[in-house]
Amino acid sequence: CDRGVVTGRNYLMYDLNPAEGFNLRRDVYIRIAVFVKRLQQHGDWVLVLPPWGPLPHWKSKDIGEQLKLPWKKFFNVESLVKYVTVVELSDLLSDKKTLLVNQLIYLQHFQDGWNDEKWEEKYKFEECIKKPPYWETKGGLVKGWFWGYENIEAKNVSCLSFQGHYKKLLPILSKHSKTSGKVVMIDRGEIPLHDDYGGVNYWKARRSMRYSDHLYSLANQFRREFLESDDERDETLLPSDWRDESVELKAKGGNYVCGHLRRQDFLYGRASDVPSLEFAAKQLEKIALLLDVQNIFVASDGTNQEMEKLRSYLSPKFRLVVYLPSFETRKEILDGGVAIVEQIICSRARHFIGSFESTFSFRIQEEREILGFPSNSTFNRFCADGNNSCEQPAKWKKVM
Ligand SMILES: C[C@@H]1O[C@H](OP(=O)(O)OP(=O)(O)OC[C@H]2O[C@@H](n3cnc4c(=O)[nH]c(N)nc43)[C@H](O)[C@@H]2O)[C@@H](O)[C@H](O)[C@@H]1O
Repeated sequence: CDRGVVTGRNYLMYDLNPAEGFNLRRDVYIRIAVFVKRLQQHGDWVLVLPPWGPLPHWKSKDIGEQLKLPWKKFFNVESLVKYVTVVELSDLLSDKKTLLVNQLIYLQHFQDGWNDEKWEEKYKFEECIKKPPYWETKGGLVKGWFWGYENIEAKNVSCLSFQGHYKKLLPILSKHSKTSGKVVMIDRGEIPLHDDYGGVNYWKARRSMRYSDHLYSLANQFRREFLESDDERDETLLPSDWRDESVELKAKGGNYVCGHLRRQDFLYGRASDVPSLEFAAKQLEKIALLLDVQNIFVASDGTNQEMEKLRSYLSPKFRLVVYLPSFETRKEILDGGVAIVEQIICSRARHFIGSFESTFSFRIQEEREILGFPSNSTFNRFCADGNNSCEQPAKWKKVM
């Protein structure tokens, strides 16, 4: 692949608020990918993939530093390219030279916010409301965290108050199309909304986000070994190229149910929507009994002690299965890879129950939509204690 900035092309880099988790970042990728696809009608634009890490939820300390990770660690980059031209940041950085960002736009919400009745799309270059996380160099350029890379500098830094959809940025970006070799960076890329949420482009970009072959093979090996599950039996086979998927796909799923039990910060941030482990066990048992399956797979950011407690609440006729990779595997695939393996396993279960408003659960639900599961096996969530009929997640059906 090309290394360094290639003449004739323009590059769009982006970053997010550092506090955002992995699965919201995947959602922002879709927003940007759909936008760049649109931008390509105005010039030869390439989307630069921001390296992964460090992330607040990646807490393992025994497996080395989790930063500057390329997308190919987790995703199949060749598959992304079938939707929109992308390049890993590490490939854009030529060996010695400094990468110059020609325009750096730091997005911010309008200071006065908005009220529901008068929502309108608008943007305005204005004073920075909070000082952006950059500093000036002696040469009059600007540096920032920039994923830990020392050899990136920017000029023309400005704050843009923004409210609206990504396509609203089109006039600002497309004026660079007149020249080539330009690098533009948008920071706080989580602020603009999807241009085509739930539409055909949304789903194309989403479907292009296949995981790396290695993570699929680890998940498949685990399914075979512990859940008697594989894609042939479960009717969860996808064509190797996402563009060959059909709307008619029908999945049956493995002989297990999966629950995604979000713990940690959800225990206080979303206390009124998180079930106790005892009530979670009840909800899992109920569906396992109904479907006549013994295996209950649980994906969770909870502790091993919490999983043991969960196990103690299950009747002995059910078997709780969790993914506990070896140290070697964890060191290789890191916290991000472990989470993805669990997502793959859940996306192939006969039935799925997610955690309320967790983007980790949403990504599993999307995967199940792509595979063609019946909606009632996918769009479910755990209810908090004392509530047997809480409102269930919206059904975001795939559109092709
Ligand atoms: C309320 C918000 O919720 C958002 O979380 P939410 O959407 O669940 O989902 P994420 O944005 O992905 O952040 C949660 C992170 O926690 C880990 N995690 C969560 N569930 C599991 C699991 O089942 N297995 C494994 N292995 N890891 C898990 C994983 O690193 C994941 O990316 C947060 O990103 C925001 O910071 C904020 O806290």
